[in-house]
Amino acid sequence: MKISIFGTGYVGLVSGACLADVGHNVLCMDVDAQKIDRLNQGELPIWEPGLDTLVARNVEEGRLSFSSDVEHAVQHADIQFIAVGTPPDEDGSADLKYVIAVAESIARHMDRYKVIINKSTVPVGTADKVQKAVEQILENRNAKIYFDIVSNPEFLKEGAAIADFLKPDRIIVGTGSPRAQALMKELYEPFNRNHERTQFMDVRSAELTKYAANAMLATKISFMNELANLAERLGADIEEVRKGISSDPRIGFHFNYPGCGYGGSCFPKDVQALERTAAQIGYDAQLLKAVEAVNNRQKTILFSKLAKHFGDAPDSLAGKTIAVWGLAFKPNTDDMREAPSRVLIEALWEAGAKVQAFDPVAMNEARRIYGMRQDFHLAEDKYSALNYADALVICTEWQQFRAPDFDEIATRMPSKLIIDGRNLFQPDRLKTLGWTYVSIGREI
Ligand SMILES: NC(=O)c1ccc[n+]([C@@H]2O[C@H](COP(=O)([O-])OP(=O)(O)OC[C@H]3O[C@@H](n4cnc5c(N)ncnc54)[C@H](O)[C@@H]3O)[C@@H](O)[C@H]2O)c1
Ligand SMILES: O=c1ccn([C@@H]2O[C@H](COP(=O)(O)OP(=O)(O)O[C@H]3O[C@H](CO)[C@@H](O)[C@H](O)[C@H]3O)[C@@H](O)[C@H]2O)c(=O)[nH]1
Repeated sequence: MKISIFGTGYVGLVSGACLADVGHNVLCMDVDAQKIDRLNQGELPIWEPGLDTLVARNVEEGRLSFSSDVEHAVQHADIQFIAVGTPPDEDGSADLKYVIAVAESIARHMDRYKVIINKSTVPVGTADKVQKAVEQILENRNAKIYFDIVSNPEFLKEGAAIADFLKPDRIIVGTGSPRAQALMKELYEPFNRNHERTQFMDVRSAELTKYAANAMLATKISFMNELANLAERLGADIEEVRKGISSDPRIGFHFNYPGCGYGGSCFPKDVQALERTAAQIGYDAQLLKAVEAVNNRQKTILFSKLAKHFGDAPDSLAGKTIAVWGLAFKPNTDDMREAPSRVLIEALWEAGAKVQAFDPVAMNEARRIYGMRQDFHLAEDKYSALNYADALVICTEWQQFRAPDFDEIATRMPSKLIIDGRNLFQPDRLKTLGWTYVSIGREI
């Protein structure tokens, strides 16, 4: 099938490459001409495991192409995906201007039936807005062309995006049109060989399903972080508690890790947007507000623990050098959007401390965000980040941080102080080795 995808970011590029890989003919379009030029030269704008080879193979075999020409993208296919960003507006609700802009572009250039599929995360009611925007332009053009709007939210995770797309837990399709339903069934047929994963529903339920999933996952994390903060005040160990509750299959072992707060481009903005949707219809979404508030507080916890160690006076961290391991919001990505590391680093600078950081892949991203600064050094490797540091803070649980050489750390950082935002080590073992080890929810 021929497919056009508007927006060649995480979702657009991964979806495009995976849909091409099963045999569809995909054109990825983006208004960012530089991004398209880079892609046409074989360079990827994002770091995602396996994506480079997947893109290269499908480009070479002629199933995947890139363009910044809107008209060409509209003409290319009857199946038109919208996969542009929906960032928070000033009041936290999802800003739909990019989604509507794509819908209008499609309406301006379409000359035959189109199914317009919204893959961006959008509030309930967006499909109606897209429908109206397209109708308005067609009316102005005096064109009578039939089209369908479908909601098909995306559930991939960064760092595991290809596996998530190729083997999805479910494919949610919201439509009231039998014609669109038949096209969507055919489009996703290759992903349903093992068992049927597609769930058809009405458009509004599909739109809400995406927010419900992210809000539920964010709630689990904030709940565990709340419990962790309680555990450390009560002399309990949250890791024991986590395993204790997770063995109940109704609770489960997944996504129960306490830490230094959730980040990324999805949870923070989606919890906030759902809360705004509720407010707009006069409903006070108390649980969502609490999930967000707990997370915002959790993101400051590493700084608080560090400041507490150094005596809590306003200038206690001034002149100190702090090593930071992990800048990305989670492992296997270079994405630093809403990363807990940023809250820590910015607070350290505010307090007059210097930061020496290392991340296996997010160094360029950190350079892009913060530029060159006297108080920010990006180290060659994890051990060099420790030289002359007063403490090490771990923000991201990259594999290579899980079993470090503690002797090497101690040689470079005689203070022997680790603040661990991801509970990577056994507190008893580190204590025996003479370390001051502060982690989440299990102070001993
Ligand atoms: N990143 C994820 O892991 C993820 C997962 C599931 C859902 N989502 C949702 O998917 C949507 C896209 O997220 P993303 O992370 O891929 O965003 P992104 O910022 O990585 O990419 C968006 C792209 O859209 C392009 N764009 C903007 N206006 C355009 C237009 N008029 N025509 C064509 N291209 C245009 C931008 O230039 C950019 O390249 C968001 O709603 C997000 O919440 C993201
Ligand atoms: O037990 C856990 C699990 C995750 N996190 C944190 O939660 C954040 C988000 O992690 P994850 O969900 O793995 O990453 P995303 O790529 O943001 O993916 C989420 O957001 C996407 C965009 O909407 C959805 O498509 C995915 O299904 C959803 O998992 C990260 O900061 C993690 O460190 C924890 O603190 N504890």
